[in-house]
Amino acid sequence: MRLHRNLCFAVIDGLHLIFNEGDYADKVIQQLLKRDKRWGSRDRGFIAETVYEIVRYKRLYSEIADVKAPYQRDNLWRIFAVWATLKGIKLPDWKYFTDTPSRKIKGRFDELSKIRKFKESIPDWMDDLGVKELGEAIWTKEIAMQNEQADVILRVNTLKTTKKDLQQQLQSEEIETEFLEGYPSALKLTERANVFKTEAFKKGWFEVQDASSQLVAAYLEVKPGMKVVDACAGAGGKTLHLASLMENKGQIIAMDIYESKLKKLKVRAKRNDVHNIEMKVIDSTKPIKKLYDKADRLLIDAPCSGLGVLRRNPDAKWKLGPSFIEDIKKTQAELLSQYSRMVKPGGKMVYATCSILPFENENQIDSFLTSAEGKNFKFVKDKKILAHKSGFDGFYMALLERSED
Ligand SMILES: C[S@@+](CC[C@H](N)C(=O)[O-])C[C@H]1O[C@@H](n2cnc3c(N)ncnc32)[C@H](O)[C@@H]1O
Repeated sequence: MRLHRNLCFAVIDGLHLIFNEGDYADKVIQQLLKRDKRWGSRDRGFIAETVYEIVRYKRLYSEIADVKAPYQRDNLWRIFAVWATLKGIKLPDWKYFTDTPSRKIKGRFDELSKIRKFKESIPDWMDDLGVKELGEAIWTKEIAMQNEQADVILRVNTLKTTKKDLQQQLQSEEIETEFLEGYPSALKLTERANVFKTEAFKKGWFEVQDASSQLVAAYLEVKPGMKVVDACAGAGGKTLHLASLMENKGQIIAMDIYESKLKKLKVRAKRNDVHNIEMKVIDSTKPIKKLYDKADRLLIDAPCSGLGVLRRNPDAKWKLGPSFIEDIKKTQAELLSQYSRMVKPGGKMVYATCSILPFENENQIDSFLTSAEGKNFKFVKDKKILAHKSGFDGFYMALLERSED
């Protein structure tokens, strides 16, 4: 591979924004890719994949390059040189690469690769927490998997088309996909491609959604005509799936504390031809109280550490911290105790996270069921998905049923 100067500059600018300014990697990459209209798909792929890979291995590469935050531009180039050397890319004779110690880099890599927190490039606290929660053997496999590039999975919008027709339409746009056994609405891309440019996407025939995430809406056992509350709807990945499963019939109330996210859902719902969603911002306890005892079904897709989806958000490794984890634990418990009151007698709810840590998952459910608010609920079933076993995102979902009064 030959390195192109303007693409490498884009990578360095991106790393500066992510590492020094704390910007989100996905947003930074989106912006970088707009920089030069002449860039083709290979150029764009180089920028996105290189930035993501260096973010993923920030700790390992910084350690090898012997540089520390905040990163001066020269130091970002040193990290880049480590990345390129380990990839076996010949470094051009640019001033940034003079005196790059290639042999020393490889030696340091071999040494550090013996220590998990360097090899997988994670903060000490996260490594300690993973071992404590999951045990050494499982954590080692799971965190290694979280450094792999994730597949692109689509969820067919069954309100508009079928999986077979979507597959054919994408094929006519030169995108090959395959079915996934056990995931009735999923298509996996055999090779990465920009699916958002396709006609099929513009027509609302699919959404991009990981296979594990696609199991959540189905877990809620919704039926057409029901009143369903999606209490942490965000931009509505699962809301849209619920609408498909309900065949656009009944009522879905999509709630979130951020209006900006619900606005994105509105755009997506229009493209998907979904008509049964009402959006409500949670700006006080009022909208929740109004729904007490009213919902046939409730989804709490709770805010969480996101440790099951680090493959998609590698910068979360550096944004998360122990105090955030403590806070999120409290929020999850509060959401369970307050929002569960929206379920009507005989109704059901699903609590889900994209975390693999028991204290955000089964332990939350156990404490809820033994609390005053949870005593009316019985545990029906749960599902824990580990990325290294499934090949898809790490997830948790639990189905609970409120007893008839
Ligand atoms: C895991 S994300 C939801 C993802 C979304 N359900 C989807 O499928 O695309 C969690 C959401 O909870 C929202 N949230 C955080 N605190 C909340 C609260 N107290 N009440 C309701 N939603 C909250 C966040 O804004 C975020 O959108």
